[in-house]
Amino acid sequence: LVPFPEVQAELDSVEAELEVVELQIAELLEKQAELTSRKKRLLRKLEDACESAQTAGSSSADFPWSKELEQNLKNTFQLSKFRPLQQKAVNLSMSGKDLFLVMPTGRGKSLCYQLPAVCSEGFTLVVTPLVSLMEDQLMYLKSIHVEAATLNASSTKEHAKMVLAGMTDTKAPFKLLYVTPEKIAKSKLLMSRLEKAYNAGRLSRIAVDEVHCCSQWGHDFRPDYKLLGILKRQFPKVPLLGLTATATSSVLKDCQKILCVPEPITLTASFNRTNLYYEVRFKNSNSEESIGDIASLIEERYQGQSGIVYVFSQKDADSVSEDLQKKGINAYPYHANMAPEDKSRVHRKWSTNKIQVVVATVAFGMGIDKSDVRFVIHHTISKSIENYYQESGRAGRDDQPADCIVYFGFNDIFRISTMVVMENVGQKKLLTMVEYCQNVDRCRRSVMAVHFDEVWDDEGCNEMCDVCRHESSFFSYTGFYVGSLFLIVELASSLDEKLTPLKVTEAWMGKGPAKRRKMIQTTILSRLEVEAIITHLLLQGYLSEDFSFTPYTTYFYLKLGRKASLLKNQSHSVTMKMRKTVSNTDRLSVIADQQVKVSQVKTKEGKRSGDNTANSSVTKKVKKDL
Ligand SMILES: Nc1ncnc2c1ncn2[C@H]1C[C@H](O)[C@@H](COP(=O)(O)OP(=O)(O)OP(=O)(O)O)O1
Ligand SMILES: [Mg+2]
Ligand SMILES: [Zn+2]
Repeated sequence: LVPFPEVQAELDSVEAELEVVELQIAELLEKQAELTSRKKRLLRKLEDACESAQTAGSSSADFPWSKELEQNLKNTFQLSKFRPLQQKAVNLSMSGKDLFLVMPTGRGKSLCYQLPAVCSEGFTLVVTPLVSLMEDQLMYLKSIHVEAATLNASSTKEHAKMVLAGMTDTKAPFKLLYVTPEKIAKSKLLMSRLEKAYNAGRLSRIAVDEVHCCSQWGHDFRPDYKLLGILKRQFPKVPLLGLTATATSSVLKDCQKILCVPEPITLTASFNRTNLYYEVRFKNSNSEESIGDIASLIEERYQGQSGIVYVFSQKDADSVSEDLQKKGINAYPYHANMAPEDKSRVHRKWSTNKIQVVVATVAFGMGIDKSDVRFVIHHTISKSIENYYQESGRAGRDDQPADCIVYFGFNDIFRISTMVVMENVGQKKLLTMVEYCQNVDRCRRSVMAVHFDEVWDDEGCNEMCDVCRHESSFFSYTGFYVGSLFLIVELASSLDEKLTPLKVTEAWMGKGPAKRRKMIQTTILSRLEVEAIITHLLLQGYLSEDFSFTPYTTYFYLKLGRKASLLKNQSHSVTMKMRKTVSNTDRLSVIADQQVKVSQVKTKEGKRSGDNTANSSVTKKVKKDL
C-alpha cells in the first residue's frame, strides 16, 4: 500500500522526465565532443595550409648529401622523383633526427630508410615483424643490386656467423640488416655485435617498421616490440625511424615511450587516396545475388584486370572462389589454413597476372604490394574502418584509378560482432565500419577522414565516391515511427525471451510467432528497409547488443539500448536517411500519405501501459525530402 499515491505518482513522473533530460544532456555532450574535434581538425587544416603557403616560395634546402640522394634515387632505385613527404623524411633522417613517419600503405615508406642506408657509412638495422616481409624486401633489394642481409629464426648457423662478422667489417658487405624483434629480444650475441658496430661507428640508423606493433592500443600488438626500447637506450646517438600506416596520435605517444625516443619529429602524410573510387552496395540475405553481382562486375567492368575479393571466413574463401570459377572467372582462394607453398603459389601467380582474382581472408595482407590492382571488392564488411582502409588500399598503388566496393549485409554485422566480442573495443570499431556503409548523405571520404583525424571535404572527392556521384538519387526520410519495433523488443524482455536481429525483423514484418504478432502493428516496409532501420537504431544507441555464450558458439541478441527511453517522449522522433531503390520509391510515397495510428497495446505488466500510451500516440510520419 502506498501512503501518498499522488505524491508517489508525481515522483515517478519526475524521475522519468529526469531520465529523459539526462539522456538529452548526454546526447548534447556527444555532439559537443564531435563539434570540438571537428573544430580542432579544421584549425589544423588552416594552419597546414598557411604553413605550406609560406614554404612554397623557398626551394628545398641543399644538403651535403642531396646530390648523392638524387643520384641513387634515379640510378639505384630507378625512381624519377620523390613522392610527397619522402624527401623531407629522408633529409631529416640523414641529419640525424629521430623520426616517426605515418604514411598510408603502399606510399613508399621503405624508401625513406633504404635510400639513406645506401647513402650512409656502415649499415642500417631494420626491425620487421614478419619474415615474409623481410624476404620480399631482400628479393627487391637484390634485384636493384643493394646488398642486404637478414637474421631470423630460420637463419642457419653459418649464415648467422657470416652476418654477425659482417656487422663490424669495414668493407661493409651489406647496407641493410633485417631482423625480427624476437632476435633483438632473445639474442645476446646480436646485441653484443650491435654494440661493437655502434662503437666502431658502423650502425648508421635504426628503422622500426610497422612501429604501431609496439603499442597495445594499436591493432597489431606484438609483445617483442615492447622490448625494443633497449635499442635507443644502448645506442642513443643512432637516429631511429619508426614507420607505420595506421597509428593514431595516442598510439604514437605510446610507441615513443616504449622505444625510449625522447623527442621524435612526426611526419604524417595525408591518407586521402584520391585515385580510389569508394562504393557501398547492399547485400541481400540471399548471397547468390551478391556473388552474381560480383561476377558480372569482374566480367564486365574489370575484364582482364587484377583484383582482390575479401571474404569473412576460410569457408567463404573456398565457396566464393568456387562460385566465381563456375562463372568462368580465373579466381583462387587464399587463407591462413592453406599450406605455405599453396599460399605463395597463389600469391606469385596473382602477382604475375596468371590469376586474375584472389578470393582472400584478411590473411592476404601485410606485404602484398602489387601496383596495378584495379579493384578490391569486400564480399563482407571489414571489422573496422581502419581495417577497411588498409584492405581496400591495396587497390591503385600505381596512382591510376581503381575501385573499392563493399557489400553491406545486415547479417554480416552480427557475424562479425560475435567474432570480435572478446576484443576490448571490438564492437565500437565494428560500428565505425557499419556507419560508413549505412551513411548515405556524406561523402564517403569525409566519413573515413574522421578516423584519421584529417579533413577531406567533398570538393576533394571529385565524385570519386558513390554518395558524391549519385547525390540526387539518395532520398531522405525523416521521422520514422519505430514504436512497435520497440514494443517487440520490450515485450520480449518482459517475457524473458531473447530476440535475434532476424526475429526482430520478422516480428515487425508480421512473420514472427503469433503471440508477438497479435499485439504489434506490423510494418509494410521491405526487409532491406527494416534492416536499415534496425541498423540505424543500433548505431544510435536505441538498441544495443546482448551476447550469449555457449561452449560452441556466441549468439547475438538485440535489447533496448541506453537511448530507448527517449522514445517515451512523444516529441522525440527517430530520423534517418535511406537510399532510394526502384522498388521502394512508390511504396514509400504511399506511406508518406498515410498516418497510421497504432492501437494501444497492453503488455503483461499493467504498470507499463502508461509508456505505451506515449508510444502509441506517435504517428507514423514519413516525409520525403528531395
Ligand atoms: N617515389 C616513388 N615513386 C614511384 N614509386 C615509388 C616511390 N617510392 C616508392 N614507390 C613504390 C615502390 C613500391 O612498389 C611501392 C610501395 O612502397 P613500400 O615502401 O613497400 O610501401 P609502404 O611500406 O609505405 O607500405 P606498407 O604500409 O604496405 O608497408 O611504392
Ligand atoms: Mg612497408
Ligand atoms: Zn565523395
